[in-house]
Amino acid sequence: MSVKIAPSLLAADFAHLAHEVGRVPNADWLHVDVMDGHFVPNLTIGPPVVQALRRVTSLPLDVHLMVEAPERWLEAFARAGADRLTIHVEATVHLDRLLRQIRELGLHPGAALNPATPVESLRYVVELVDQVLVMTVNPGFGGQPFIPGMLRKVAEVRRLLESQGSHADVVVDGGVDERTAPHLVAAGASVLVAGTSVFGDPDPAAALTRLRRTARPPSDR
Ligand SMILES: O=C(CO)[C@H](O)[C@H](O)COP(=O)(O)O
Repeated sequence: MSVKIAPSLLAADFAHLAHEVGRVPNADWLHVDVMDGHFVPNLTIGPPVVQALRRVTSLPLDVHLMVEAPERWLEAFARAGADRLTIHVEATVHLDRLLRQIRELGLHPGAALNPATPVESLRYVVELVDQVLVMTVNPGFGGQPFIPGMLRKVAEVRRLLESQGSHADVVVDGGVDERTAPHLVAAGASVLVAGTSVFGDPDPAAALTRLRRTARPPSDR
């Protein structure tokens, strides 16, 4: 299984987004963090920015909604050109319904878990998701230290998916770098979201290549 790398634009220069996108041509997906100032204590971007990104890249846009009442935004992000849409299990009491709606809109649905949220909350929606995002920091800000206990959770998510015959991706988000990536991949992660370790580097494409290499088995680096 080859691991995908999704640089997080949260760590990019917002004044030059098109330029920043051009600096990671070797990315598999572009990760877009949407924050509403309620679900998380930060405000970032909305559908108009996703629409603008859509014009400058053909890479899949992986939109991570860190918002309350995500049902208000599904159509808007679909219209803006998102390819993949992940909502938080803590943000809705109608997770099943919203994941189905995302699929009906023609997008890949994802469910995200905050660090304190148990994996068990996904048991009855496994067949509805193309990806499960495990937050490996508390959501809201880039540049935070990885929470080591989340390695066990990544493995638990992978086991849950396998137990139901699902090939959904396990996405990890927060504090992903060359040091943490090998452990995350060994635990079952198939997509690494990386902000600071990619865009914080003077050469983001080279940083991404290094990250991809560390994610391979030692014999294959
Ligand atoms: O979802 C996020 C924050 O809520 C970011 O995607 C995540 O923190 C990535 O940033 P970094 O790699 O700098 O930790």
